[in-house]
Amino acid sequence: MTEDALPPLTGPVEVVGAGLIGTSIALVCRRLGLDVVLRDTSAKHIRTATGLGAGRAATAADRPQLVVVAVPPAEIAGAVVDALSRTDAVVTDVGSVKAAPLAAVADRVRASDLARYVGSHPMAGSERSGPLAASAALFDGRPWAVTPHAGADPRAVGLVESLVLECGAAPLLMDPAEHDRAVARISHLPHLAAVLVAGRLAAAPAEHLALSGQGVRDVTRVAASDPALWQQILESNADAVLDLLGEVRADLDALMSAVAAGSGPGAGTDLVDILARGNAGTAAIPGKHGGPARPTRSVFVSVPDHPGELARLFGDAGEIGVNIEDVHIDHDPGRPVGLTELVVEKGRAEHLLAALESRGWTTHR
Ligand SMILES: NC(=O)c1ccc[n+]([C@@H]2O[C@H](COP(=O)([O-])OP(=O)(O)OC[C@H]3O[C@@H](n4cnc5c(N)ncnc54)[C@H](O)[C@@H]3O)[C@@H](O)[C@H]2O)c1
Ligand SMILES: O=C(O)C(=O)C[C@]1(C(=O)O)C=C[C@@H](O)C=C1
Repeated sequence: MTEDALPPLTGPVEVVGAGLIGTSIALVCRRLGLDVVLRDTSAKHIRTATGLGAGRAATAADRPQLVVVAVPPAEIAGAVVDALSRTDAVVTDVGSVKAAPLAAVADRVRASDLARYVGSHPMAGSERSGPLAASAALFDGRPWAVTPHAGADPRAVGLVESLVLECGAAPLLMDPAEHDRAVARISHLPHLAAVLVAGRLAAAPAEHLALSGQGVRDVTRVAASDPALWQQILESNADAVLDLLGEVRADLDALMSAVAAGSGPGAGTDLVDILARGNAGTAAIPGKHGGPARPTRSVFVSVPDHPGELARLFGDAGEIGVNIEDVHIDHDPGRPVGLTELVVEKGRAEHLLAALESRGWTTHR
């Protein structure tokens, strides 16, 4: 279906699971002016989400156009079956794994009801959980897999694509099993790599940890995620994850041999090869909006530790006309300044440095 021909999202939208993802979707739908109704086993999460303006508590009289199931993976099949039997709405879920819940739902509903179910998965999130971590901007420019089964009604698929587009994301139609193999590589393995590295820090001496810079923070951020959620994700995609872990085990053996061989006479170039393969892997990740990755460069600026200084820096970068792709802030222990790293398009970095310096900022090359 072309974008113009997609069924419009008119609401009401029912969100089951008012946590990080569900409340973020609800906030987008409220911003569109749609009626949003919320269900959650936690009354506290409903109260918090309604307080954030994400919608109102659902009642038995509501007749949703679309139900979005955003509960933990082990609860998805049950919540989808419940939504298909309670309503005549199109039902999607946002779970991180697609084949297992689809098989469980298909076992429990008639084919005519199954036609209204189309799984999906936004490739955006956070290491934080619950409605307070939600944001209507969460999905901007992100890929969002839509994984219809063979019997899905094309209009149901179209409505889910409309939701994705309204959330500012890019729909990618995929077979559920292929999706699961893909996320094992681009989400589940990276998560486990972060967990293993972060696990080495848990009992590390304080004087080692005091040296922590941006590298270790970049590599370990997602390891702060909810273990119960990730246990369920990994269990429902175990085969694909195990295949990749086996490959990584072989890579680790090769890496250990290469490090042990050193760079002395007779040593191979294995270590450089392994490091260069990492370069090739990072270069292969597409840029924002699915385009090719554009080379970026970091510009470091000292920002005085006073209210409003960061806003002034961002304002200046905006007036200079340079888009900030990413930002990291590091506090210099014992000094009243923060070191701010602005990640910008490589070709714009020198211009930004010079223009910031002329406005009185202290930069570091
Ligand atoms: N966290 C991420 O980065 C991310 C990204 C994309 C997709 N997902 C997927 O989205 C889903 C939700 O994840 P989240 O991070 O928003 O979790 P979350 O813990 O923030 O929210 C889950 C919500 O579901 C509620 N809930 C639990 N069981 C329920 C049930 N049976 N009925 C109704 N409500 C129930 C919880 O009370 C909670 O409010 C998961 O399936 C996850 O795999 C997560
Ligand atoms: O950015 C993050 O915090 C995430 O981990 C998000 C992330 C991912 O791996 O990209 C994690 C799991 C979800 O299924 C989808 C997205």
